[in-house]
Amino acid sequence: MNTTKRKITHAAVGVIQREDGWVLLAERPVGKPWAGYWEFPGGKVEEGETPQQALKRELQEELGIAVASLYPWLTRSFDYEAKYDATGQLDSPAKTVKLHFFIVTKWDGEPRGLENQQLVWQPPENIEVSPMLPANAPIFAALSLPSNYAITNLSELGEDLFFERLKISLDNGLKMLQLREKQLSNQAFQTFAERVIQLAKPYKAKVLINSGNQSASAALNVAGIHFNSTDLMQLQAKPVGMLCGASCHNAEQLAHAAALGIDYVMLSPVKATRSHPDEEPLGWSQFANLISDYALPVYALGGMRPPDLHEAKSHGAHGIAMLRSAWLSE
Ligand SMILES: Nc1nc2c([nH]c(=O)n2[C@@H]2O[C@H](COP(=O)(O)OP(=O)(O)OP(=O)(O)O)[C@@H](O)[C@H]2O)c(=O)[nH]1
Ligand SMILES: [Mg+2]
Repeated sequence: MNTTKRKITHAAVGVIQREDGWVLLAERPVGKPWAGYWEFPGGKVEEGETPQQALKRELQEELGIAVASLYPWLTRSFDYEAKYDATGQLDSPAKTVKLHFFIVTKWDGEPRGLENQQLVWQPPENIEVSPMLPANAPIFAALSLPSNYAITNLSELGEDLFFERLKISLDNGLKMLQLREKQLSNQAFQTFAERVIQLAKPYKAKVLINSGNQSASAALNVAGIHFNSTDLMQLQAKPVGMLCGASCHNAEQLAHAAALGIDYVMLSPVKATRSHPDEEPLGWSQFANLISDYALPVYALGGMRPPDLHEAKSHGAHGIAMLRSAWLSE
C-alpha cells in the first residue's frame, strides 16, 4: 500500500458529551459513503476554515445546534482502504483522513438529525450501536479514561493518613490511580499494593503500577502499567491485555508513545513542583504546542490541583494527574 501519494482529508469531529458522560452518535444516512456506519457528528474542513470553525458549521448543519463550549482533544490519522458496495460499485475511494476531535460540553438547541441520520446517546464504556466507522475504535477507550488521575504519595503521608485519604478520594469519585513508591522493597510494595487494590475494587477504580515497581507486580491483579520515560524508550511493543500509559517530557518521548499505540500519556512538568524542583516547567503554551497534533489522550502533570482541570482541557489535555494535591484534605 502506498500511502505517501494519498491526499489527506481533514475532518472536524465532535464528541458531544452530556454531563453524565454519555456521547451523541449518528448513523451515516443512505446515499453517503459508509452508509449505516456510526460516527460522531462532524465533517470535512473546508478551504480557509480552522477545524474548530468547521466543527461549529457542521454541527449547525447536521444537528441544528450552536456550540457554546468545547475543548480541543485528540488528532488521529487513519488510512481507509477503498470500499465497494454489494454490487461491486465503488462506495468510497482509498484515502487518508486526519480527524480533529473536539469535546463539546455545552450547546444551544436540542440535536436533531437534519440530514435524515439517526441519533443516539451512548455511554462511551459500553457502546451498543454498530458498526462503527473503523477509525473510531480507539476513541471509546480514550473517552472511558477519567479526567482525574491520582499518583500515590505514601512516602510523604505515611500509611495511616494515606489510606484515610484514599478512602475519601474513592468516595469522592476517584476512578484511576497509579502506585508509585520507589522507596519500598518488593515485599513492602506488594503488601501496600494489595491493600490499595482491595480498597479500590468496590469502586471499580483502575489501579496501575509504575514500571519502577514492576518487579513486584507479577502476583498483583492490576489494571495496567505506567512506564516511566526511561522504560518507555526501551519499550518495543505495547504489552497486550492491559491498560498501558507512560510519562513523557518531550516530543521524542511523545512520538514513541504514539508509535506504540499505548492508551494514554502524562506530560510534565506543566508547573513547578515540589516533587521535582530542578526541572524547568513547560508552561501551558508549550504543553499545548507539544500535543496540538497528538493522537493519544494526555494527562497534564506537575503542580496540578483539581481547579486546573478546565485550563488543562483548554490546552488539549484529556485530564490532570496529581501527586501531592490528590491527597490533600479540603
Ligand atoms: N463525521 C465523522 N467523520 C468521520 C468519523 N470517523 C471518520 O473516520 N470520519 C471520516 O472523516 C470524513 C468526514 O466526513 P463526512 O462524510 O462527515 O463529511 P461531511 O459531513 O463534510 O459530508 P459530505 O459527505 O457531504 O462531504 C469522512 O472521510 C469520514 O469517513 C467520525 O466519527 N465522524
Ligand atoms: Mg458529516
